[in-house]
Amino acid sequence: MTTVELSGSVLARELRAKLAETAAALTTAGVPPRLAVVVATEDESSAWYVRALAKAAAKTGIDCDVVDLGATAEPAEIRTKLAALSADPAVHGIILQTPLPPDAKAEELAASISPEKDVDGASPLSLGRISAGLPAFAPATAAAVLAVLDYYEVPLAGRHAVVVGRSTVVGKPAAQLLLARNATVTVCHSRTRDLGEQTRTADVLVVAAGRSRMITGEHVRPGAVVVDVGTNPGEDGGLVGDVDAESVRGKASALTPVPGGVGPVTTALLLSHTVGSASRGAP
Ligand SMILES: Nc1nc(=O)c2c([nH]1)NC[C@@H]1CN(c3ccc(C(=O)N[C@@H](CCC(=O)O)C(=O)O)cc3)C=[N+]21
Repeated sequence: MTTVELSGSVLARELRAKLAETAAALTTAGVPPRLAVVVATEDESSAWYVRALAKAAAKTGIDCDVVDLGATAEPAEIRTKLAALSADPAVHGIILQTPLPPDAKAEELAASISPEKDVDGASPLSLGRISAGLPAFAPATAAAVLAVLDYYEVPLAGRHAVVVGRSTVVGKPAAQLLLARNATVTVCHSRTRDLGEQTRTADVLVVAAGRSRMITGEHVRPGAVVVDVGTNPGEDGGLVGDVDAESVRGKASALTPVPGGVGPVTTALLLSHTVGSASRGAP
């Protein structure tokens, strides 16, 4: 079977072009869209994402403030900053980068992000609204998974979607979004007994476990659509997915590449949410 590559870069480019127009119109109307990125980590993957966001924002005509509190920031300091940004009328989107210092809990701190500015769907309110099928910004990475599947017209209703990974930023919200689209959803994680037995039943396999090349051809049912959310640092400084593309190629009907898959769409959607917040004030 030939495996089609589901490029995210193509979709991201389209999204950014549309965004640039809306951002320009908002700026003309006196509401320049502004994103605030709060950082309290020296994590390399986070640093890369922050640079990518700042660069894409600049190209799209969105203001981007990086607020670096340092890797030793106290939870109280982070909370105060999030509250101040929430109260600032010039700021339309707020993202709190993960990971965080050991004594800070992202899910707890995100409660200090005003829901209408919660463009990465991190607050318990946003996550609850998504679970309830109410409008809210979904975490950008989870939203990107659905955006790629929709762009390539992968049917979801009645299909079996298996999500590997249960993080608050990706696995759990992705499962909720798939469920809202009438997929039958199974969520697997580190304590799942026989992972292959589960993943081989997937029509759509979404992998967001954060472990390099953990999914191989053996885990994949012939013809399945595989979405690789992993962006792990490789030995040679490159980027490695959670899926072993070489061994899955020829077996899956379609696969998102890393790099150039879900990642660029994540960045574009985060900016899209920010522009949405600037134009409506709420999701
Ligand atoms: N609150 C929060 N939300 C996040 O969404 C979040 C976060 N914290 N912390 C850090 C990770 C990392 N992350 C990436 C997003 C896009 C690419 C991406 O676009 N990567 C490029 C390639 C990069 C390269 O070539 O080095 C690609 O996949 O094509 C990577 C990593 C979001 N994260």
